[in-house]
Amino acid sequence: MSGHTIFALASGAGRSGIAVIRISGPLARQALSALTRRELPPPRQASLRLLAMPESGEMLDHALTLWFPAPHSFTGEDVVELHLHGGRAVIAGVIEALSALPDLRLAEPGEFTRRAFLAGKLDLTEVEGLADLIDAETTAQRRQALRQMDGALSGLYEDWRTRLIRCLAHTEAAIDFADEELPADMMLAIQAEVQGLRQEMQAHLADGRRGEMLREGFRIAIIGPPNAGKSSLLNWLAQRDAAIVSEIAGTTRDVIEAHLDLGGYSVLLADTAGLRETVDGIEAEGIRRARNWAAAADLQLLVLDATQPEPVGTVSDAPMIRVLNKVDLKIKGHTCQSFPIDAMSISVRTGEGLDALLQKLTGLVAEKLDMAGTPSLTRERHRAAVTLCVEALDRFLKGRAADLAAEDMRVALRALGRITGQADVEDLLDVIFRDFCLGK
Ligand SMILES: Nc1nc2c(ncn2[C@@H]2O[C@H](COP(=O)(O)OP(=O)(O)OP(=O)(O)O)[C@@H](O)[C@H]2O)c(=O)[nH]1
Ligand SMILES: [K+]
Ligand SMILES: [Mg+2]
Repeated sequence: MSGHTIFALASGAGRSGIAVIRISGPLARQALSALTRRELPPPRQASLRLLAMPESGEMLDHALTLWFPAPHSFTGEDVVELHLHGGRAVIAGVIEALSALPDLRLAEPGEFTRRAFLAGKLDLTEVEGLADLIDAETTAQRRQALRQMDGALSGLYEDWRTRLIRCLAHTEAAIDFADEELPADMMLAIQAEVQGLRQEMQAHLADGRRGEMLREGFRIAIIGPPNAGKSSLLNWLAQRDAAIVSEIAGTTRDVIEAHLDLGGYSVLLADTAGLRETVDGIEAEGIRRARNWAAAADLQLLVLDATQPEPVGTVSDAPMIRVLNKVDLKIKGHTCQSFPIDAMSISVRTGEGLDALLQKLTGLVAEKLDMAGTPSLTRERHRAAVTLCVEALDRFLKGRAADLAAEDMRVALRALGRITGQADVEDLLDVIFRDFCLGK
């Protein structure tokens, strides 16, 4: 299929207990024989073999070898896995031995997965799920990636595609056999089916970017007046000294980002410059950056100083949690009218209220990113394609002439097909012939 036999280190770089080298392609079996100077091990059974340089016989390692004959392998081709002792010289020696074999070459990035896709082992959303799984840093990211890799999104899009193909087949029939008798209520039935599909797609799109936020990280902006303790709070949440804290108002200028794992969800937290009127050009630039970051955030964490009532204008419509910091300094019984009543009282200095705040943040993120129910789209690419599809269905539903309507449907199908990476002509023909026995 792809001609060349490729190989690469499949495990991480550097020394490790075990390293795995994967070989895929028509010459994989010869490569294994050349390195072991023995017959092939039984398929899919771990077999201990001495590996040596094919030319010189120089010993390389005692390795566990695995042999996956096509098509029952990750790529669909003949695949060999060599589980080596993960020393640098061992890995280098085996790579050198493989490079010396004729018609074998190092794989390009992603080439094994690309071959798996071309062999139909994975569709595009499953490929993306696999990439996300490798990148997953939190429990929720891992769950979502596994779900997508196992075909949850493919299943959803494939179901829509099958239903659309059926609608298109019926619409095509209306064109092809315009002079023959078609069931009178057929177009009405198609319209109803398309209407239903459109609603499902709309619901899929209106998920509050759940899947994307989960994958990319939920963005929380810490904002507030100067010296309220924003940087102190970031450092506490990030559990490290990420931002400079000082008693001088206007300390923070650049946006300082920190990654958090809140209840298994990935969060990107940002500390920002205190918001105030200023003539200092650098501070003003910091405030501009603070507003920009906060405007794109999924949640704003407004920090106010309990001893210094200072109202701050809103930055965006994103939900907001308000906290009153430095309650350790507040005079007992003294309340201030200008403070929001729903604010949580905290003191980064004494630790008061911080656990409650953390719980509240975790709960809010979990609520926004909850994965129950139908699978969420996880990429802008999916969102753009489903949107295109819905727009085409909207045109279809305007009740245009049958040939225009069929074209709308084809545009909708192509948009969906692009998500999973499928061509749709063959199965379209199949359905036309299966669903219609009009005697032709
Ligand atoms: N008493 C008391 N002091 C605090 C508390 N939190 C922070 N501080 C102090 O308040 C001062 C300002 O803290 P920062 O964290 O730098 O405040 P900021 O909001 O980041 O300030 P800018 O970056 O300048 O806008 C520092 O001296 C902190 O030590 C608190 O809970 N209680
Ligand atoms: K400060
Ligand atoms: Mg600061």
